[in-house]
Amino acid sequence: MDLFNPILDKTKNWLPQDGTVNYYGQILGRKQADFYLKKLLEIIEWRNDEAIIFGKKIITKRKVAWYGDKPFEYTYSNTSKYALPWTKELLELKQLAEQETGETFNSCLLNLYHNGSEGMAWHSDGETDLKKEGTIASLSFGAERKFAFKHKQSKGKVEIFLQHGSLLVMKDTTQTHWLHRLPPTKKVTTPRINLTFRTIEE
Ligand SMILES: O=C(O)CCC(=O)C(=O)O
Ligand SMILES: [Fe+2]
Repeated sequence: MDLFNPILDKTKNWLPQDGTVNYYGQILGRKQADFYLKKLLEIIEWRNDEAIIFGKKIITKRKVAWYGDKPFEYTYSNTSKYALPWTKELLELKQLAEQETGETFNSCLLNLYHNGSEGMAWHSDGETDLKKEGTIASLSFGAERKFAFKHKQSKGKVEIFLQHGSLLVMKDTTQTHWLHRLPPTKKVTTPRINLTFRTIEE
């Protein structure tokens, strides 16, 4: 557990306006978090993501995977994917995210950043098949990385360091008014895995 931050307030809203972001800190113990990092690296069907950026097809260095209750088709960065069936470990982590947040999720997008040279550009998770203003629960494993929010109008910024085995929750109007990104960094030389549990509207 996070011995250096024993009184982290899970109800604190990290955004000053127009949305809600809660950081729960390390909800998994070190050994459990190590177990999931290793396991997910092994069992997940990691693929290089394809995206159409300014009309040009690119292959990202970061790897991705998409799992869910059903083979949902999910359009992300202009590419379509079909969700794979849950694995045992993903179901355990989904249950954990559901217990912590009091919400339910039917799908999960996973990202594997091999080192600090890989990140994710400014975006919001407002795809049309995602439940509007639905909660997104984000679990992180491996290297601690900075996660940043930028308000779409005011350009105001908020930064949070996401620790190994931690949970971050984005909810209500966050995706409407804020962008987020994972900035690249030279300081990180080890992998990080991120799982975002989401709700697809049927
Ligand atoms: O890696 C992260 O922490 C965030 C990933 C993300 O924003 C996304 O998959 O939409
Ligand atoms: Fe995102």
